[in-house]
Amino acid sequence: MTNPSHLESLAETISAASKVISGYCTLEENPQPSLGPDAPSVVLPHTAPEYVRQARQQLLSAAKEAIQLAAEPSEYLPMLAVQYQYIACIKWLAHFQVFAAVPLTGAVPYAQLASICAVPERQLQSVARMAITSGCLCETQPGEVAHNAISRQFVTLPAYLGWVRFMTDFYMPVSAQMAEATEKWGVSDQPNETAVNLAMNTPLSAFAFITRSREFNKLFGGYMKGVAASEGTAVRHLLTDYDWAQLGPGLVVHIDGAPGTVCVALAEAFPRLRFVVQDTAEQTNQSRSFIKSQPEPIRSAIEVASHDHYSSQPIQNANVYLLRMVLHNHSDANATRVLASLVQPLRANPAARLLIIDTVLPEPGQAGVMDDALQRYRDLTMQQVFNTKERDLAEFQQILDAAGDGAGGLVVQNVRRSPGSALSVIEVAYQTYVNGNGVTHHGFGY
Ligand SMILES: C[S@@+](CC[C@H](N)C(=O)[O-])C[C@H]1O[C@@H](n2cnc3c(N)ncnc32)[C@H](O)[C@@H]1O
Repeated sequence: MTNPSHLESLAETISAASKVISGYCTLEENPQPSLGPDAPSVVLPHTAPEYVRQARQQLLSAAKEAIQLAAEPSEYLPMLAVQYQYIACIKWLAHFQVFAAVPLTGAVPYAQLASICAVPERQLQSVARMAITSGCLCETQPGEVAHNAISRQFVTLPAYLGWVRFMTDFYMPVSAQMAEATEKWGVSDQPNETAVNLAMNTPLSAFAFITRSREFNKLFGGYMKGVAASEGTAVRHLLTDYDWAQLGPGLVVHIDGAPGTVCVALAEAFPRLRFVVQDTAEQTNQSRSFIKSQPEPIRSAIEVASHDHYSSQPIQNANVYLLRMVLHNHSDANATRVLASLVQPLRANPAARLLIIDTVLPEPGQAGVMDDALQRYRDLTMQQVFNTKERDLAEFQQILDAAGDGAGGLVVQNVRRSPGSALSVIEVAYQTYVNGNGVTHHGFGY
């Protein structure tokens, strides 16, 4: 018997993973995945066993790769065109408030929907039918459009509409200037020599530009809320990606931790822990009000303090220092300065840990294509917007090495990422050099 082709192996993965997912849904009496009007809002709950969530990741990647293998090379560009049209359609539907006008249950004829939204009926039909091929909206019968779980979230989670606008009005024009930015500045780590400067015609860094623009500042707020609500960056992954319970009544310092949602989630799950949220003076004012609005005992478990992350760490006795989605905002030189500020407390207490929670880029070919693409789009976004990057494990180790103090260094102890999470938890400790030799780096497969 001949070995199965790669396409057949992918099909087998798809079949096996689908059986795991469907079997789990049947066993738990959850609805099967669907794009219809009664589709479940969650395909797999986060309480599903890891092997089931892993099967979902395998299915996503195998299905994407199988499509790539089955398509003709000459279909590559038309298939790319489909992708940008999807984004244009979602923008159009959001712009004319079509999502809000479709009833949350039941269907509405195109003619009626067009009249409510004051848009041409034929155009609405074209746009909606294109969006339906992306999985967003559905037709319960020809000519009658209804929400499904994907489109309904634009109504129930308005932050996603902010994300759509930020994607179309900021990220898309910025990414279109990537080649021109490289042409103009080549290798640069300056925050004001990016595609943002060309696309938005500004001399400011993206951060300063967004902060000073009323429109983009508002959109950015919605975008960040949407990101926090999305599966890949949901805070709940952090609850299971580290053994918090073993800290007992430990102290956790979340550096650059505004607004404080991460510490609130941890405090709810691990009531014995105590927290300090550190951020800039400006951000800590907002964080204080947010923490004050929490019920007891959460608010008494969390302190808020202003602290510049380049200065020496004032809290020397924490069990855990958290840096979540911070280092990717910084060049290697500045990320090293942030890490160096933590060497002293980590050295003083060898049991203390630094947890870096960020994207860890996989080695090429190590992750499934879907997962790989989702990680790499983040890397490109950081380059285009901030002249920074997401890092692979070797690049993390380089900045950790550079932050060492001569007597020892920061060493990766463990890397963990639960299925569906975009962020890995890199556990780091201080290790003293032995006989003047460098510290040993563990070889973590990823
Ligand atoms: C991407 S957010 C971090 C997200 C947060 N860690 C989380 O897990 O949701 C970056 C944060 O860094 C803060 N920040 C920027 N520069 C800083 C500095 N020099 N010192 C302390 N915080 C700073 C910002 O105010 C912002 O809250």
